[in-house]
Amino acid sequence: MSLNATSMPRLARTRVKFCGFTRSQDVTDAVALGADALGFVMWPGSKRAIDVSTLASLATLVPAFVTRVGLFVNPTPEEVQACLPWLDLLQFHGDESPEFCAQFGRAWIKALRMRDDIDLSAAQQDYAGANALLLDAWRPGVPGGTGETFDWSRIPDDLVKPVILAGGLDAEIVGQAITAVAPYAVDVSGGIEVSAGCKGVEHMQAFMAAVRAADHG
Ligand SMILES: O=C(O)c1ccccc1N[C@@H]1O[C@H](COP(=O)(O)O)[C@@H](O)[C@H]1O
Repeated sequence: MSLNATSMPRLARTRVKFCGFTRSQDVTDAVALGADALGFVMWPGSKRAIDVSTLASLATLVPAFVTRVGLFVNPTPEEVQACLPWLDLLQFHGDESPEFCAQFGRAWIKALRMRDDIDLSAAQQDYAGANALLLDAWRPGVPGGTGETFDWSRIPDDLVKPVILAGGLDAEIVGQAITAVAPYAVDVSGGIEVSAGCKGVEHMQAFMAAVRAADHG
């Protein structure tokens, strides 16, 4: 159980980020279903990658109070700056330093992949300027979006940063994850897809229902 659950007042509800949008209809469906944040993968190596002009067009479909998140893996500053007009929050999923992440004057979160030797207590000090830490599964050579889970009991009790739990979540297991970890938010990509980059409205609906059921359970 992370300190999220014990140091903060009990959350009224677990926030939900859906990630990896490439199609307008999926964005509109996700907003209608009540997603708190929508992620856009700006890393060209991803099967869900979009370019800046697609980002601009999808971002205009996102209304106020829904967070538009840009996902980057070891970008250049110029690559991030080109996307800033359409983003509310930056998600860094590579080996970016805290100084790199903080330079854009925009809220940001740092993804940490759960390698066996990771020290999350030290990492949260290193990334003290982050607005949250996103915890994802580790697979060598792959920066994320693997569809794999990790052992949630490895999340230590002394984390004070809000935790966004990611990695292989879907409607079947997200309830167990929320019960086990009590994260600030959950993040999912592959678990709501019908094919790479294409979300399924029924998958998204089932995921939201499972989160709400866990919140009320
Ligand atoms: O989605 C991707 O292609 C991706 C590429 C590189 C880094 C991260 C990526 N996605 C993020 O990975 C986690 C877990 O995804 P999944 O649910 O296991 O498919 C999530 O934060 C995605 O935003």
